[in-house]
Amino acid sequence: MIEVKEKQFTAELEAAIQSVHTDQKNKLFSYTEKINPVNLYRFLEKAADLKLPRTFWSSANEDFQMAGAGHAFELSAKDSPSRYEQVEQEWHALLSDAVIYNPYHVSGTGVVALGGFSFDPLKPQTKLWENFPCSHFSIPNYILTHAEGNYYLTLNRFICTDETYAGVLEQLQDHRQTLLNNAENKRDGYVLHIQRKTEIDPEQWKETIKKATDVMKNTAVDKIVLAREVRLHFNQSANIPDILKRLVDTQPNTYVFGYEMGEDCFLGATPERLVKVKDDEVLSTCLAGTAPRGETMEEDEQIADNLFRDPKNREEHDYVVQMIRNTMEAYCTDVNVPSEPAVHQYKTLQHLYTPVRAKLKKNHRIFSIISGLHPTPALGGTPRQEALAFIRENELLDRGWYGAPIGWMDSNNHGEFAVALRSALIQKDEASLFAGCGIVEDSIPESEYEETNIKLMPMLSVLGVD
Ligand SMILES: C=C(O[C@@H]1C=C(C(=O)O)C=C[C@H]1O)C(=O)O
Ligand SMILES: [Mg+2]
Repeated sequence: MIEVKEKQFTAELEAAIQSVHTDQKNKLFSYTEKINPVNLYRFLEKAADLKLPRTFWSSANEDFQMAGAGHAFELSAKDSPSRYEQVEQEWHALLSDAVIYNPYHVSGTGVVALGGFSFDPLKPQTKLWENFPCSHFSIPNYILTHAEGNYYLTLNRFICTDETYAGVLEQLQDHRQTLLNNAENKRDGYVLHIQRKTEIDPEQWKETIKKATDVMKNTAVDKIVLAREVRLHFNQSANIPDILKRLVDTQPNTYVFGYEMGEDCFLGATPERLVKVKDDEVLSTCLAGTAPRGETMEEDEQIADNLFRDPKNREEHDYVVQMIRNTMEAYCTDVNVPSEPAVHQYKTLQHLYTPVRAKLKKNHRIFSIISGLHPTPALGGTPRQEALAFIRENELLDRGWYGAPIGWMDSNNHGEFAVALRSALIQKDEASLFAGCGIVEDSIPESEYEETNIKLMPMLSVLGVD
């Protein structure tokens, strides 16, 4: 830190400590500075050296990334029916006492909470997801934000009444120096490859699809999303920053996320935005309906055209559009939804895509919209309760955080959440991958199985399969 900045920092910290002592109340201290460029993945490597849990977010279509280290404060609702409200209340309580120095007005700097939810808190949790509660948010101790070509470092420290200025300062300065060091960590001979790949009961999964289509033929249920799991064993422990970097480098137009809890890390590259809020502007996305990419440009266009016209895929998509439109109308005005989807292309597949724009009504925030939207028929089904009941009873899987909202929000009420798809739960030298499909009455089990294979490809390719 150059000297003027250093003085500013120590003065702000001293004032914060003073305020904690005077009020006899623990408070969050947050300090943001602009810094020279730092490699985000090296920052994450250094965080591991310091034994700080890591968080990561990279936006699909903006020059915006955040890497987090440590949990300065954790928001975690225990009680599932009111988990959104609980997290939001804890968040506002934390902010109301926080001592914040941030002259930049850049989204994703300052007090930022990154985190997510489980897909279905009513489904019993298995050992697989034991480190991930039904909701968890972290205000990282250190956030490296890369926004529009600039780099910022935010230090967040929850200061307790018994702490001294000298003690806090020393720790912050030590960590800062290590995290920003920017030298490459030596990883001699690190080449990850998959030694064993186990698909969890694909035949049974196809049976479940058959059962779902039978239910749809005989009841008012129109769509049920069913997912399956693939378990991998590697030759060695997977390196998290390396996987995140490969996802960012190879999966354009996706949100790349990483969230570490204990020894586990849930990460992925998802094409699906759930909701973005910036001031009163709200964006959501309807994404459902899938086809592979073509080998040539002509073939690619032909496949896109067929996807656009295919009644089965259009049906899958339309349930999502109807539901998102209705939900947005409850929380927003000026809801704008194009009358037809577009086809969006990704590395290994194409999706039907309908963007939704709206204006947020007063007194609503991002969490109210999330609670209304999740799960959309892109991950649950239609009608929601019947589809969820079917999934709960028949799916051979604890989805954990797969298929659920994951994202961030800051103290200016800006934030963005994606749906955690195309993801993996990495557990040292093992991983579970997840992929699902929207099942409608006309679904053919074998074709849906093929569809999950193309959804699994991006993650498999960065984990060591060509
Ligand atoms: C369930 C997943 O994706 C969802 C299902 C889709 C489909 O069936 O066409 C497409 C996008 C998502 O709505 C997944 O990727 O695991
Ligand atoms: Mg589909």
